[in-house]
Amino acid sequence: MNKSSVIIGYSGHAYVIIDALYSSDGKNIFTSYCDAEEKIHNPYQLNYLGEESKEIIGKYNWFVGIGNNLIREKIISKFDHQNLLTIIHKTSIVSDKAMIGKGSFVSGNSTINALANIGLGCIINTGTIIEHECHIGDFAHIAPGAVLAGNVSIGKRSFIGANATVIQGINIGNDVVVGAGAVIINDIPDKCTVVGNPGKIIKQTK
Ligand SMILES: CC(=O)SCCNC(=O)CCNC(=O)[C@H](O)C(C)(C)COP(=O)(O)OP(=O)(O)OC[C@H]1O[C@@H](n2cnc3c(N)ncnc32)[C@H](O)[C@@H]1OP(=O)(O)O
Repeated sequence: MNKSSVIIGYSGHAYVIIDALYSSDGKNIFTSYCDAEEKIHNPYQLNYLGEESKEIIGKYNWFVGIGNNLIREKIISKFDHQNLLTIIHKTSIVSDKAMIGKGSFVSGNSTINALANIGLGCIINTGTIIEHECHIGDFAHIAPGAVLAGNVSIGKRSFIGANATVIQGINIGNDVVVGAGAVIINDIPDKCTVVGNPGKIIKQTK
């Protein structure tokens, strides 16, 4: 890696990403951060560069460390992706036949099995299981401990809550929120919130 790296957003989710690379390489590849304001709390001793801009993105390898799917999408979509990193924690198991999109983060102890396809700017959080041939849409977030069985499809910007389970072959639409611990046994249309076991839709926005 010949350029130094900047992380955009510098709070809880970014700490996990920075930490992932500390544990892989024994050193921190991020030297700087961008955020709306300089942070008083600076646990990784990074330099503050101001808000993200085309000029900064041109000079650094970059990664967006923001958990909110809409904000992450907005920032990643604004810039050229040539120097956008993909970060995979060394304790995760990723099939050689899986595809991981640029700007995506695979956290520790996750498994991504054969022919799974992870889109642009996704979060595959700690200890998740993404089974064979799953398709994860751009800017989706699979929260810690969630399990997606084989051939599940998750739409863009959807959020699958901690410890949720989606059974094989299910299609989940765009902008869906699946509650923590839910068990999804039916397809879910766009823009729904679904909770419980078996998962029931409690909200749908237009
Ligand atoms: C590293 C990290 O931290 S990643 C983040 C991981 N975080 C998570 O996984 C959290 C996921 N979020 C949830 O589960 C939330 O409760 C949500 C998004 C599903 C619902 O949030 P809201 O839209 O604010 O709904 P609200 O809290 O008003 O609850 C609505 C109803 O659903 C119920 N409900 C909410 N969440 C759940 C859930 N996970 N399981 C079962 N029932 C639930 C509530 O009890 C309430 O029921 P009632 O109407 O009978 O009183």
